[in-house]
This record gives sequence, structure tokens and C-alpha cells, in this order.
Amino acid sequence: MIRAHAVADVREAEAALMAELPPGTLMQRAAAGLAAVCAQVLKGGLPERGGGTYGARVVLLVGAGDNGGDALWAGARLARRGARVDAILTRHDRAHPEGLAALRAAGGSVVSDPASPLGPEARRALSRADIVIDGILGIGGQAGLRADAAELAEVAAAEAGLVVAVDLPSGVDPDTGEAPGAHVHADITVTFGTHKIALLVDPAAEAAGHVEFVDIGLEPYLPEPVVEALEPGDVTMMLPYPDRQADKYRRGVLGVLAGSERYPGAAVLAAGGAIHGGAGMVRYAGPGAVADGVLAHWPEIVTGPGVEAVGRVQAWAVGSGLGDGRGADVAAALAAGVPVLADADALAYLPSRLDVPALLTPHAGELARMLGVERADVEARRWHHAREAASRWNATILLKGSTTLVVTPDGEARVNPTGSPALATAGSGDVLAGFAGALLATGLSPLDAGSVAAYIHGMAGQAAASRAGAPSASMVLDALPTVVAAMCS
Ligand SMILES: NC(=O)C1=CN([C@@H]2O[C@H](COP(=O)(O)OP(=O)(O)OC[C@H]3O[C@@H](n4cnc5c(N)ncnc54)[C@H](OP(=O)(O)O)[C@@H]3O)[C@@H](O)[C@H]2O)[C@@H](O)CC1
Ligand SMILES: [K+]
Repeated sequence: MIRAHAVADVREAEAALMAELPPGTLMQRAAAGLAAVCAQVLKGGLPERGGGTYGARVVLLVGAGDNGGDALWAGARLARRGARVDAILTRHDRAHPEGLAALRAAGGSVVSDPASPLGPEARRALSRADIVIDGILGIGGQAGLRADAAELAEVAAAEAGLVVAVDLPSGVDPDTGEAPGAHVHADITVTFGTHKIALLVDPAAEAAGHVEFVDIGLEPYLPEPVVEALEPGDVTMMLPYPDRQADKYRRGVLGVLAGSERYPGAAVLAAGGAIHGGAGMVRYAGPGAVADGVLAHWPEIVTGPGVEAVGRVQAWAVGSGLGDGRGADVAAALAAGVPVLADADALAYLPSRLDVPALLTPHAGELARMLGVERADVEARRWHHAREAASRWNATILLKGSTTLVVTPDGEARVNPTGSPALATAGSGDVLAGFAGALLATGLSPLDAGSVAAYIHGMAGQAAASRAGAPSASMVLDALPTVVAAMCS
């Protein structure tokens, strides 16, 4: 599991660990890890220079705190390995003194002038840089860079090579994943001790680029994480395996209430997702012509005209492509007293609070409608709004998007690390709903069902995109069994 903590937790753990270590040890661990990642990047890339640290041009953006100190110490290490290292200081009077002395002793120079960080020499250095190390601001400041730092970030993005952020892309809000003002857009972020929430939750996570973790020994002092992301081993552990005694009922029966005469394909896709999700049996509830289409694709499914007619199930997946005027059907599924996944059109027919274990799967527009806010506001404050809805409906919310977020009414949160822009295609959500519903039927909690389904659905999206640049939902569906088999082997 990738674990992310709040700044207050990091500070407490840091204080406890520092009390046992000689001064400066943690910064040295951080700087060594940061320099190692930069050296690795230089070794692997930049073919026009032949690769390697020797002769590489590195520019440090140095703020007034320890984030800048990390950058200076890492710069000193790279300078000792032959890089040309230039530092741009936002505050000449307050740059980390020992780090600055170390950089100078290693042959690095300061190219900003005290009156303005971005003089001609600094601009020239940025325009030639192979790597820019962003140490303007880490966990110690206010989100939204101040004007001079914002200009630095902008010029670095426009002019320089690869941007490597120290601990966080400067200017994002570490504890929420929000990015309300100017901030750095990094290609790589090297983070220390634990992931910060902003490295998992969008929109800040997107500004972080690829994240590299450096262990500085904080782990034993950290509390439970605030946000998590599954790793492959976690998914393998959580996926249900049929045991020897399993019959179809014990493996879990899922009822699917999806599709309509207007959207018959949604029924086929949701039912297909359900079949690949490991339920022992899938019962489909819907009008005759739609049910016939489902049977034509999936003859193993049992169909019936409505919720009561299909009989007992261990969970319901309702809503995908259901269309308008289906409130009574949704209410009947909710009244069955079993866990429910509610997607798409069903989200409009929810009671004010759910009294069964529930997984709601809106995209940002649907969540905005549920909460009566603007879609842009949901996109800007995804975690905030997902938590708000989880608490209001007493349900786990799976908020789809570039990084899908799953939040329980108790405040547990997971972010999905897999996926592909290819998943933003019609019908892809229907597949996810069926798949996650099947996991609910096999007995997984809404949090586990939602996060495992998002993970596998994301991998199926990646697999489908590797075969066809813009795959259809059917291709994502087709890729599911192979991904599941690979996760189980
Ligand atoms: N925790 C750990 O275990 C370890 C932590 N380590 C490192 O320490 C980092 C935290 O260091 P930190 O506490 O010194 O704060 P930091 O992020 O450098 O920023 C403070 C400076 O930013 C400035 N500033 C503020 N807001 C701003 C804005 N909007 N726009 C522009 N500037 C703004 C503010 O300036 P001021 O307002 O004072 O003028 C202040 O001086 C952490 O992220 C990690 O890299 C590692 O070395 C080892 C282990
Ligand atoms: K930074």
C-alpha cells in the first residue's frame, strides 16, 4: 500500500526521529536520495549530451526554508560528481546557510541577484538547464506561490529541461491535493519519509508527475495513513478466489439493474463487467428486449423483468444507462437490504441517507449535481466534495476521474494509481459498475470493492489503449479477464 500522511503527522514523526539522531541527518538522507534520483535521470536521458551527471547543467530553485536546503545539499552532491550547478535564490538573506556553503564548496554558484531572483544570468542558466530542481517550497508554506516565486516557476516550465520537485511541486496544498494558485508543474517529484496527500489527490497529483519515494526512517513514528493507494500485491490479496467448497451462491450472486430500451448497450456492458468480477451468478433485471440482448452476449446470466422477479441476490448494481423514470426500480433494489452499487441514473433516485452498505460511483458532473455545486468546484476540490457526499449519504463514494478517489463515510480514502485517458469513453463506467458490483456480491466492503475494481478497470484501460490508441468500452471489457488472471497468478 502506498501511504500518504498529513503535514502535522509528518512533523510529529520528524521531531520524534530527529530527537534520536545527530542534527542534519534527515536533511542529508533526503538530499542523498534526491541527488541519486537526479543522477539516475541524467544517466538515462538527455541523449544529446550523451547522458550522465558529469557536465550536466543543473539549476536549483531555492526558497527560504528546508525545502531549499534539500535542493542546495543535493546540488552540492551533483556538483561533486561533475555537474555544473547554478542556484537561484528567492531570498538571498534566508537561503539555508549550511546548504549554500556546501554548494559553493563543491563548485556551484549563485546566479540570482539579491534584488530579483530572475535577472539575466538566472534566465540564461534556466534556458540551458538539463534539470531544474524545485526547492522553492515544500510542506512549510501556503498554497499558491507568491509573485516572484510564481514567475520563477513559469520561466522554469517554459525554458528549462526536466523539472524535479523536492518533496512536493512548490505551491500545491500538501494536505488536500488542491492547487488553488500558481504552482510548479513537475516531471518528477522526489518525496521524503511518506507520501504527502497532494501527491495522490488531483489536481495537485497531476502537477507532481512521476513520484519517487525516499525512505528517511520516519515509518515507525507515523500514525495510520490518511490516504492510501493500492499496489499490485494488495489487489492480489483482496481479489476473491473461489475456494474448493464454493458453489455459485456462496461465491455471491449479483443483481444488475441497468440499461433501458434507449440504452440497451449499457446493460450488456454492466452485465459483462459483472461476469468478469468473480460473482458466482449474475441476475439481470430489465425489460424483455434489453434482457434478450444481454442473454445474446452472456448466456450464463439469469434474467427477469424486474427487481422482485429475479429473486435473491447478495448485492445489487443499479443505474448504468437506466434512463429517466426508474425511481421505483432503484427503490426496490435498495429495499432488498443487501449492499448496493449505484451508478449514473440511479444517483438521482437516492434517499437522503442510505441504510445498506453502498458504493456510489459518480463522475465529477454527477457529484456536482448531487451536491448542488459547480462541476469546476468538484474538479478543484475532489477529496473535499467526495468526503462531503460520503458523509451526507452515509455511503462510500467512488469519484471517477483522472485519478479515481474512493472515500468512505468514516473518512478512509484511497486513490487509484492505474488508468488511462482512454477510459474516458462511453460505456466504460458501465463496465466498472458491473465489475465493482460483482466484488460487492462476493463480500468485499464498498471501499475494497471500489478500489480493487478501479485498479483492475484502470489496468484493463491501459491494456486496451496499448492495442488501440482510443479503445472502446467493449475493448476495456475484453481486457478484464487477462488483467484479473495476471493479478491472480
Ligand atoms: N519533515 C521532514 O521529515 C523532513 C523535511 N525536509 C524538508 O523540509 C521541508 C519543509 O521545510 P520548511 O518547514 O522549512 O518549509 P518549506 O517547505 O521549505 O517552506 C518554507 C518557506 O517557504 C516560504 N513560503 C511560504 N509560503 C510561500 C508561498 N506561498 N510562496 C512562496 N514562498 C512561500 C516561506 O518564506 P517566508 O514566508 O518565511 O518568507 C518559508 O521560508 C520539506 O518539504 C522537506 O523538503 C527534509 O529536509 C528532511 C526531513
Ligand atoms: K518543492
